[in-house]
Amino acid sequence: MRLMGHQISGFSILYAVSRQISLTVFSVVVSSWVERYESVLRNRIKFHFMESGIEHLLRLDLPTLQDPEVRSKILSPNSLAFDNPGDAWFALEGLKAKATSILDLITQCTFLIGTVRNQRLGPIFVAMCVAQPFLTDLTEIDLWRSSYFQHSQNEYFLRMKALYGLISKPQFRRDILSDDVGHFIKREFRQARFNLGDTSTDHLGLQWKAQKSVILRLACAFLAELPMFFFCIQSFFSPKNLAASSMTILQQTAMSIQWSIRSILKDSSSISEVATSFKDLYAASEVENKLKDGYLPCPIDKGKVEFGAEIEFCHVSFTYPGSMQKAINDVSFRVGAGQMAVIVGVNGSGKSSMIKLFNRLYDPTDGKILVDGLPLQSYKISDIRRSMAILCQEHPPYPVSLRDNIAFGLPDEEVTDEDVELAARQGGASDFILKLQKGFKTTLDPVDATNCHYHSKMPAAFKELMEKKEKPTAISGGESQRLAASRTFLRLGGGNIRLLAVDEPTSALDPQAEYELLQRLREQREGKTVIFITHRFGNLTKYADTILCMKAGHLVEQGTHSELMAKQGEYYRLHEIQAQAFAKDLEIDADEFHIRGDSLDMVKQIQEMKLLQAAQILLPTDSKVPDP
Ligand SMILES: Nc1ncnc2c1ncn2[C@@H]1O[C@H](COP(=O)(O)OP(=O)(O)OP(=O)(O)O)[C@@H](O)[C@H]1O
Repeated sequence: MRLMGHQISGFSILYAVSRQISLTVFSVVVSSWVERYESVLRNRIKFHFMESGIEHLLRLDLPTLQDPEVRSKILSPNSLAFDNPGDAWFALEGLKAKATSILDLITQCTFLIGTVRNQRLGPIFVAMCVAQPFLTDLTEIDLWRSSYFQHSQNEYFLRMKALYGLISKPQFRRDILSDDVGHFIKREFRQARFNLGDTSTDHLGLQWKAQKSVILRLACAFLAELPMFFFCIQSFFSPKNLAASSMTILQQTAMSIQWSIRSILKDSSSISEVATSFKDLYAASEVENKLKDGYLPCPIDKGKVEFGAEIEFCHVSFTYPGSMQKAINDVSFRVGAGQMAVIVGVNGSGKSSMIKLFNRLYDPTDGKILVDGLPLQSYKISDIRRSMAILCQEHPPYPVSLRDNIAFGLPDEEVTDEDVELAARQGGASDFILKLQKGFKTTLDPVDATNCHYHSKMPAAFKELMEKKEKPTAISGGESQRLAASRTFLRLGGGNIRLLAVDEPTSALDPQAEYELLQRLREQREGKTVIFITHRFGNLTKYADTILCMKAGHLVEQGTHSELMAKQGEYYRLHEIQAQAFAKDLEIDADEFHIRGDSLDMVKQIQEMKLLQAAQILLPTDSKVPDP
């Protein structure tokens, strides 16, 4: 522009072009360097805070993590999402954005004041430029900065939402199809929509915006057009003072000022919020565990474990955090070192809850637990946990390879492939794992690290790559139990286990697999204290050193099988229900055997399964169960 008033020489053009090229090269080099450096910095910050987050989260015990106040403090979705830069980076970005906006604002104001300083209405013009974003901010609700609760009680809207949920969620699809209710849902949805009429279902922000008064809208609009009015008034009173180009400059500067102020007010969170985000990052490290750690080491050195742990409950009661009801109520018993105890009782009687107290997942609300005569709480928690193996009803497979799923049983040791394969055979998982294409290297639910974007149709090359991705592998409930059992066998093989607690790990196994698993677990005893929870009365209960019979959180009976049978109490009642059921089933099957000759094979199989279960009740410990 400045060249316009002068004669243009070839040299000036070359000079201008070369200056422009140098500036472009300089800015590209600088910005690519900054971007690369920013990416490195972002990664370092993100992973640093992730690592400390992982450390702090793993430190927290179960009752602490279940405390809603603690959860709301530390489990923000941002801090746990892997692909996201994390709160730390956002906090830094927030600070950076704010500092940049403030610097921009200072520069723009300095320029504007310099330009209009000598004008008659100059100061008023600057004041109104600054006022505009404040006025807009005051009249607009900023949902990012505000707390809000939008809730609808409109029955037709709720009905539409519920019906939409019904058809959009896969878990209902089977029932909708098999009950053929699709047409009914469609009709109901249309009816609810008709009844709803034109009632707004907009997001709160839009509803608020629609209510803004015309006067306020006018004031904001007028202030936004201020440079134009200012220019007109100035040209009217002193036409010589303003050049046409000044208006464009004023217009641009005023808009930039308004933009900077608005971004300071609105863009990122306020300084105190940024400070709070940083504080939140350390929230987990400040949370105190509800379970206090002990100081005594537990004798678990490899090779030195000769006897199992002696465990004693003294008037123990336990209520889950947030629950009103006692899961365990005034329970006292002792299981001697190396003994085998069996806990029986109806559903919800407190059996699994007792096991959760053994390794201090929770502490009793009342009473004391002693291990080898000393309070459980006096031992180091990590030592106690390393000295026990607990096999429960459900262990969801970890999202790592099947090999690692088993190897996690001995986290502190170098586990060889042979160790894993042996444990898999012992846990009954070997057969199903070896049938999988990738065997022990299979990951059941592989992590999807793909980020794919395309327009309208997926390119063929993308499809090919998608096909190559590892697909999830589904395993049955029984196979999942075998996998968990294999992990426990590996743990038992490590030589540090003094107490093995087994909580109905065979609920999804077939009778043959159940028998074999329990048999192998008993073989692994070697002086360890073993506590089984079971609903099945068989060899376990018959030959247990002691049986604890639970009912509604109370220990109602304790003794050996013959003592409790002689008592004719709760244990006898439960035993008789099962024994009679088997007797009845066998009679009925025998009848069917005669009546339905056409399905002979099937009836035979049912008979054999039942016989196998019956054999577990009747046969002595060392007897071999006949192959079905
Ligand atoms: N996490 C929990 N929070 C609150 N209450 C719980 C929790 N887990 C279990 N309970 C309650 O504690 C009581 C005892 O449950 P527990 O799981 O110990 O029974 P159980 O005898 O092992 O039952 P099952 O034979 O069905 O496994 C039940 O009333 C149950 O509802």
